[in-house]
Amino acid sequence: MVDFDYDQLVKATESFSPTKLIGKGSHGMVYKAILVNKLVAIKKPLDQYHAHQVSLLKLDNEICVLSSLPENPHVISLLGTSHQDSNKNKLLVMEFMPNGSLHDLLHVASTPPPWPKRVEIAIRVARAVQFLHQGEPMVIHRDIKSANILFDSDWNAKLADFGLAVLLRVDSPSHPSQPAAGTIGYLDPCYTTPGKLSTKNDVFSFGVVLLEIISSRKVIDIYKSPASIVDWAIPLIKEQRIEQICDARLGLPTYMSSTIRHMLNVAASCVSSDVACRPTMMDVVKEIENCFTERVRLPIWSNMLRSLVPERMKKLAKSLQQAKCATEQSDADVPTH
Ligand SMILES: Nc1ncnc2c1ncn2[C@@H]1O[C@H](COP(=O)(O)OP(=O)(O)OP(=O)(O)O)[C@@H](O)[C@H]1O
Repeated sequence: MVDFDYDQLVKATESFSPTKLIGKGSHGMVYKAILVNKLVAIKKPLDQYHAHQVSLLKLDNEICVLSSLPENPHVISLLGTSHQDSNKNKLLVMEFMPNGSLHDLLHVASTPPPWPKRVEIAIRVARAVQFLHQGEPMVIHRDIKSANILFDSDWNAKLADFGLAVLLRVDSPSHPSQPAAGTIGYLDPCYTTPGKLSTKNDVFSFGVVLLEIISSRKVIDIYKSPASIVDWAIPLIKEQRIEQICDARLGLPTYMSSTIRHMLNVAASCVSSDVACRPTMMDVVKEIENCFTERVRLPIWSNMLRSLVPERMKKLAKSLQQAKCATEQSDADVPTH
């Protein structure tokens, strides 16, 4: 991780010019810049006095968590900071993600992402969360949501925004005391006090993202009843009314129906109101990976072969059978010595 000179970063963003601004969150402004011939994103805390203190804490926390993590292909890379020792002028430099967020892909883009891409995104995000939960120190992200899943230049999804994340060290005697936090719609309703913090809070949020990926429905839609995606989807999943949950712009092709059914069952277990019944992220990764490889790739080939060349397949099978009989016959005709 590089300790950049603050003035170098100011210059690279043209003094935080609005033309370089690529995103604004509740606690930070993100700017595009070129550093050492590479496109990067630079996060700056908000300037307003009251917001500044909280923004600085979040940025500090994000730097602390990201710098404690080894590189992972599914997690945004921290490239450096400026002036680690002083709160003044603190900035975070990270890899630039040019293709926006999953939130925009699902709710803003005019072309809906195809089913295999959605499954791939779900697998990548699940792997990212599994990586956080299995590390030492362990990380609980606490803000898993579609707006925090960003796409790199090859459209690979990566988990970003570690401002709320909590580091848990095995040898640490005290339990974190931060108040419960997250984003409404994704926040685990069982996470009400600091003592209820657990990896299962992230599992719940991941389940909400999974429902969002499959339905493209907003997680809270006040114009619909029920407004919450969880309250809307769970009864439909229980009744196995899968088509009604799927993004209507894509429908439910036969080759995906088993995979999507399986993913919805995984989502339902992730958002279970009984925390103990929720799977671990390791289980989630396994479940989604298995249903994708077994139920998508293989049937695609066998279905295609069956539907495209049924007659030829029958003829081929018949001629193979005839050839086998002929061989057996000629083998029988050959005298044995
Ligand atoms: N590395 C990046 N590359 C490109 N755009 C980014 C990058 N990081 C963040 N952004 C964009 O900048 C915006 C604000 O970033 P971010 O969500 O991290 O800020 P925040 O204030 O911490 O967020 P929140 O409102 O969730 O607390 C986001 O909408 C995101 O799309």
